[in-house]
Amino acid sequence: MKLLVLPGDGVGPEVTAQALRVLHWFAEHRGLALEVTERGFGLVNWQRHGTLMPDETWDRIEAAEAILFGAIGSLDQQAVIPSEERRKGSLLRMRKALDLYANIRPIRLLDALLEASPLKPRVAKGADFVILRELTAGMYFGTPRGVETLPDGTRRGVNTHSYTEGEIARAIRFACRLARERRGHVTSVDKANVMEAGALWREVAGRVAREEFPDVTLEHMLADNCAIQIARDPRRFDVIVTDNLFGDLLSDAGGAILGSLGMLPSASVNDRGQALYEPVHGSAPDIAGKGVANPLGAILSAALLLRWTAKRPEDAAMLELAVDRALDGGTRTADIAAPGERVVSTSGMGDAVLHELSLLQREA
Ligand SMILES: NC(=O)C1=CN([C@@H]2O[C@H](COP(=O)(O)OP(=O)(O)OC[C@H]3O[C@@H](n4cnc5c(N)ncnc54)[C@H](O)[C@@H]3O)[C@@H](O)[C@H]2O)C=CC1
Ligand SMILES: CC(C)CC(=O)C(=O)O
Ligand SMILES: [Mg+2]
Repeated sequence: MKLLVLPGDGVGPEVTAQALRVLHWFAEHRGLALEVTERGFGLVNWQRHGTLMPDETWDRIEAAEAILFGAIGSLDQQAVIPSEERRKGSLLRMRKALDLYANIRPIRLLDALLEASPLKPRVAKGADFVILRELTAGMYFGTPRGVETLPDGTRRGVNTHSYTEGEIARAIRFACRLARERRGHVTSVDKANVMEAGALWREVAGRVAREEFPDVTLEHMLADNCAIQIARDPRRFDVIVTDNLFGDLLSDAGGAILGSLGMLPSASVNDRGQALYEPVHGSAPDIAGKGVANPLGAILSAALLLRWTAKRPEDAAMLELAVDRALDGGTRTADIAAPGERVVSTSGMGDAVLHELSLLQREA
């Protein structure tokens, strides 16, 4: 498997380093064919090349089968880099150009982390759902967009929320196929009560599910209510499918259930067999460079890579089990530690997962 690694900014390089160690372990011990190329992304490119996106890197991105991405974003960047340059080197450009429309964000609360969750155990125990976020349309991509100056000299910022029937239908199909492999239940989330694009989303979701997936149960839910239900009763969800903006917000809310955004992995895929794997969190400038970031979102993204791109479901399950066991054994980064628990560094968590992998390999 040819893997392009883009560690990016902030904690991105720290967490991707641990995910890479794990993938190299699978290459060494389980016969994973792995060919890694690493390139800069974000501020590092600006500093080294004077552009956020060298042509050579972009060519590699377009041709990649799988990308392991860290994170992008720094506050300095907003100030010093012209907006045209920022667009060239943005994560949104990559998602759009590769047509990575299906962003899969699994949220599973392990018993070992019940203490880290802000929810009561009787509410959160066993929560296990997936958010399928549409990733290439909606508010982040609609036109017109921009900031214009009005005749009175004040400015107006404009972003447009737009969805075609085709963009909605393919997201719903993806969610229904996912649900078939799980508990067969899809919650389609929109704001059909106030947005025309939301009403269309609801209509198309209903039609596609009814006509093409009669074995899947579909419910509709308004996005504001969904935010409440994720905190009130997360176990009621199996697959949530929603648009780009709501999916961004609701998946961070899902991260809160686990106590930290650092736990959440994601995969973004297109219909041409390309995929981008990244933790859900951003560059976390508040903790970057300290060696304290939780690498499990990145490591669990590597498990998704083993399952979907490498087509090695047994290795993916083995890695997920190694993570469960490391947590069961009490290994904690600061973000998920309860008072009194022993805290390890980013690489310490990587060590614990590798140790569990070695034990599992010996047991096999
Ligand atoms: N996919 C991406 O590359 C994303 C990039 N961003 C960018 O990241 C920058 C920072 O944004 P924020 O709103 O602060 O979001 P963030 O996700 O970077 O951080 C939110 C909170 O979660 C914590 N956190 C995040 N990852 C963690 C980890 N691995 N371990 C422990 N704690 C972790 C941070 O310390 C912070 O308190 C911005 O420039 C934003 O645009 C934000 C989200 C996603
Ligand atoms: C560029 C942003 C939309 C990234 C983000 O917040 C995310 O993907 O969750
Ligand atoms: Mg987000």
